[in-house]
Amino acid sequence: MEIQKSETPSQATGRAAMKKELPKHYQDHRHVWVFIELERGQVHPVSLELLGEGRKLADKLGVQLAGVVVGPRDGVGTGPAIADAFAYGADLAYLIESPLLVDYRNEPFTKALTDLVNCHRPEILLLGATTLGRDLAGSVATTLQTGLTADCTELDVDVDGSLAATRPTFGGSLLCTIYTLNCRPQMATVRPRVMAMPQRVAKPIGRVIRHDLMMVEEEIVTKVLGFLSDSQSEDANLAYADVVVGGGLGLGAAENLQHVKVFARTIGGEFGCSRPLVQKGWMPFDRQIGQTGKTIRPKLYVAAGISGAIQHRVGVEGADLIVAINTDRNAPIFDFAHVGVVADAIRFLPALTEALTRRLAPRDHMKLVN
Ligand SMILES: Cc1cc2nc3c(=O)[nH]c(=O)nc-3n(C[C@H](O)[C@H](O)[C@H](O)COP(=O)(O)OP(=O)(O)OC[C@H]3O[C@@H](n4cnc5c(N)ncnc54)[C@H](O)[C@@H]3O)c2cc1C
Repeated sequence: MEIQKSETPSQATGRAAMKKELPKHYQDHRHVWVFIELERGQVHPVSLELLGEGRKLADKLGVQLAGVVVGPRDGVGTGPAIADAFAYGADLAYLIESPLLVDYRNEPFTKALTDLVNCHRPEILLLGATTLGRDLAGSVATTLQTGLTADCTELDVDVDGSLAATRPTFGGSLLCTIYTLNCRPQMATVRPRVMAMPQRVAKPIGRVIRHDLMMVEEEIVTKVLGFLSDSQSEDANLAYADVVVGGGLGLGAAENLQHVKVFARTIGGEFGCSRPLVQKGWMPFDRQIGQTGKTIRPKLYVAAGISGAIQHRVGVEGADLIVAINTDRNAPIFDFAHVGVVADAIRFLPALTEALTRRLAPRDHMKLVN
């Protein structure tokens, strides 16, 4: 695997420009694959986002896009997953169904995916950088002894058809483009919401290729004893929220976060924060927005007391409308916010909440974002 400083993939210089010829036994690898992740029977939206990116790569390479669906034999979720794969641009789907694949376990999922790769030889394999995807991608890459670029923010193909996988490095202060030069498939993971959701295809059609899982339960060390849902927890669905209000260090004290939470509730949104608030223990990690937290793409993001450091910016710049409230008119957040309010957020947020509460019935909050 070779690393170079970020530049346009077609202008590769340095080590990437000196690529060796791909070993002969990898030269017949073709097509782009996306692993379709099922989360308790539901397709994870990141898989659909990846189908959009996979479609672009496949079109540039002039090859086919395939969705890979792995799940239990009784078909819970696998049928809709295949339908979604075609609806979001796949030309074909590979399907492995087995009772051993009811719950996610590393060994049978790795076996399923590596067997498919060894049989059908894709050149690119994309997975979501979810908890499941990170676990699976790492073990598939090491089993196949190929390169994996994690948490990519951009995917492209360069002039000779290699995958140019770009991701932040050195704490987000630099972007680097990583090539997998001498192995196949070229693997990459992408976090939810980093890529845009593609449009559905008008008349989806495709071919399904079935395989068996060549494994028996006795070969699997991991046993699932039960499943404890975290639905009782305060888990935020920040990544897919339409409206998000973020609080930063400018709020000054943990109790002032109440202004962020109440304002978010008033406008029908979720709340999140910058990293220092998590480090101080003012908010849980699942509320952190940014490079090492969640990437969000809401219709409206309100940032209160957040300076707009690059590590925060990369997690929010996909928002349609960014409103920043900051006392410092030179704060970096005003460089990319669409609306800037130079004000004390501790006083401004409660005043705005009160004004909106007076003017809006609760059910009318969508007027703000439509
Ligand atoms: C490897 C690495 C990963 C990181 N990952 C993340 C990440 O995922 N997410 C993240 O957010 N950060 C991340 N960071 C940290 C990041 O670099 C910044 O330090 C952080 O985003 C700053 O948080 P902040 O804006 O809340 O605080 P500050 O930078 O301290 O900014 C506070 C802002 O509040 C303003 N302010 C002060 N008082 C008020 C007031 N009363 N009303 C309104 N405004 C006020 C100030 O003018 C200032 O602009 C990461 C850093 C590293 C090195």
